Amino acid sequence: METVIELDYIAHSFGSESVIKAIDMTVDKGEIFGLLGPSGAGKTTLVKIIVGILKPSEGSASVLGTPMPSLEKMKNIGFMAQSDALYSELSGRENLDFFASIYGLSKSERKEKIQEVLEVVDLTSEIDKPVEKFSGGMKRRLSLAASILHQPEVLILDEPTVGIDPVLRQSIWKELKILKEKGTTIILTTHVMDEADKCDRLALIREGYIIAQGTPQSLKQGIGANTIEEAFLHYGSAVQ
Ligand SMILES: Nc1ncnc2c1ncn2[C@@H]1O[C@H](COP(=O)(O)OP(=O)(O)OP(=O)(O)O)[C@@H](O)[C@H]1O
Repeated sequence: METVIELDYIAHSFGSESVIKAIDMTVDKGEIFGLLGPSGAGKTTLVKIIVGILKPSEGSASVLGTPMPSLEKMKNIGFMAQSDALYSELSGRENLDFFASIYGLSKSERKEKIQEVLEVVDLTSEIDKPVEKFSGGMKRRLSLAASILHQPEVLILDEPTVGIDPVLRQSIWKELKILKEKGTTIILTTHVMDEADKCDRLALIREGYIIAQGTPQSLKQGIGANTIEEAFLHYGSAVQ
């Protein structure tokens, strides 16, 4: 199995607040890897370190064999941040065209790729409206579309389905599985327990630590839990 993401004893502090503590994990090619944890556990900080936006105080992160941060490797990574980085006065299509041009897609490639990603996120009919008129869920869908425009080898999604209705959530999961089959490696953060069950592997994160990691099945089976929520509570109480 080819390792695509490697975190080697990462720690990070903001001033005197230590928010990531000795995180050691790897993600293999084509895996959907979930970071599950309550608000403030450190998930966003961790994904920012993986993407290369934040340099860890200790330890090292590498993506596709290159130590991060690396401007070169950022081209192979798609990142959907928690707050949507969109231009509100531009239309949805203009936003995508802008991001596609940054990724270096030619005019004809842009047109084709934009149509393809819009179908994935089901935004085709509203795409020419200015983004300021979009609902929260529509903005999330547009951000997701922007993050996959350049067919990245690694896709990192921070709370991708927040504000998205269950039907669309299902279709987004279907697309993530298709991307996975094509070899894309995906890391996503979530609070949603039933979403965690859909990941190939999970790291349960609390107060900056990985309290347990493994397949959803093994995390549950190991302690006789029926749900990931039960497993989370169990592993969480073990470290108290
Ligand atoms: N730029 C920053 N400066 C100072 N503290 C920060 C900064 N960013 C995050 N923190 C703190 O780090 C801790 C972890 O935050 P982080 O956003 O990584 O958690 P999270 O698990 O992603 O939470 P959520 O699910 O609510 O997004 C929190 O206590 C937060 O207040």
